[in-house]
Amino acid sequence: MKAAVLGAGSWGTTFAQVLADADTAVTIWARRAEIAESINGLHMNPRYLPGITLPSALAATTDVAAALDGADLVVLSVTAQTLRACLTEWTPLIPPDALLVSLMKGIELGSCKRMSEVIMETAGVPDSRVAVVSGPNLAREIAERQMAASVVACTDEHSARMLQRACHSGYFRPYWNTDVIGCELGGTVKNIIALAVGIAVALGLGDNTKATLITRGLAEMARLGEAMGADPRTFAGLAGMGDLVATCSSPLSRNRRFGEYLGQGLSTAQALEMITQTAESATSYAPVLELARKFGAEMPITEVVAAVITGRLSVADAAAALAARSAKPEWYGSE
Ligand SMILES: NC(=O)c1ccc[n+]([C@@H]2O[C@H](COP(=O)([O-])OP(=O)(O)OC[C@H]3O[C@@H](n4cnc5c(N)ncnc54)[C@H](O)[C@@H]3O)[C@@H](O)[C@H]2O)c1
Ligand SMILES: O=P(O)(O)OC[C@H](O)CO
Repeated sequence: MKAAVLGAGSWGTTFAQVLADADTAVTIWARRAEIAESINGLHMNPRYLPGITLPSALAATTDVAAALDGADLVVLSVTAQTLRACLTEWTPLIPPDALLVSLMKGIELGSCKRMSEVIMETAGVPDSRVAVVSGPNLAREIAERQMAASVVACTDEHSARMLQRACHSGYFRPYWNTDVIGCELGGTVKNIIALAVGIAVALGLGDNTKATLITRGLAEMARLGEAMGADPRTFAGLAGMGDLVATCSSPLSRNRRFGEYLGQGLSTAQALEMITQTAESATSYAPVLELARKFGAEMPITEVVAAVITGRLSVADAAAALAARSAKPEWYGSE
């Protein structure tokens, strides 16, 4: 089994380490020469994972054709909004039977497509050749080889199991399922809810508020997911509740930190500048709301997050806007 990981950011580098530790031969493609040189020479990626020593078996290159040569697994770890352009360039170099794996947790602006849909459309491959990895996987903790679990999903069980074997290491335990839609929506919506929790943290609100946002955030995620055809059980699992809890609880989360900066009074542009890494909620809130409208799913927390990001609602008024909604029964439906 040979893997190419395309994208040497926090998660791409960490997942490449997981694959190498699971005895899968892996080459990582980095956009910047200094990152490839550092991984090859020092076994480090100080830009994204300072202080972490990567496996010596992990090879890096800036030559995407070299990385893709003979790859059985092509792991895509750029950002949701750059995937289509990158993959358009890379597609002619991808081996014909390779399994394409998305690590990304976002929805494409404009098309409202999930990452697996963008991959199928751009690379011209069937769903049996596209898998996703999603779960409570804060890169830094996994890079430190702290025990974690995740879900690898593909509509084709054989492909899901193959990917599971390729990334099962001593500290990383992947489960498989066939619910690609549920896993992708879980990974995307939890970022938006983590942003809301970040705002609450910055405002000094306590655990009741956080628990309310997490629980009602789960309801939003499940409501949209079920309307789009996901398996409801996914949202009670690692790619749903698991990732939501990890991201909303952790100061390591870029999406939660994004919310904290907004809560401290920074503008959206200033907050993104402070993060210096990808916070997918900053863009994915818009296509998620479009999907919510299309599929008739009520997503009040996402609506409030969108209003804050676009400057239509102040953070000071955000909690009140949620609390003032008309009283409802506690159920996942849109009644
Ligand atoms: N970091 C985590 O803990 C984590 C965990 C699970 C999933 N994810 C998801 O993985 C995806 C990648 O996140 P990350 O944490 O690695 O982000 P990051 O900001 O650390 O790295 C982003 C990577 O994308 C590359 N990139 C950006 N624009 C590009 C372009 N135009 N062409 C080529 N490459 C480009 C960058 O060079 C970098 O390698 C995101 O969708 C994120 O939500 C992240
Ligand atoms: O740092 P974040 O907010 O992008 O979250 C990272 C992972 O998705 C957590 O599972």
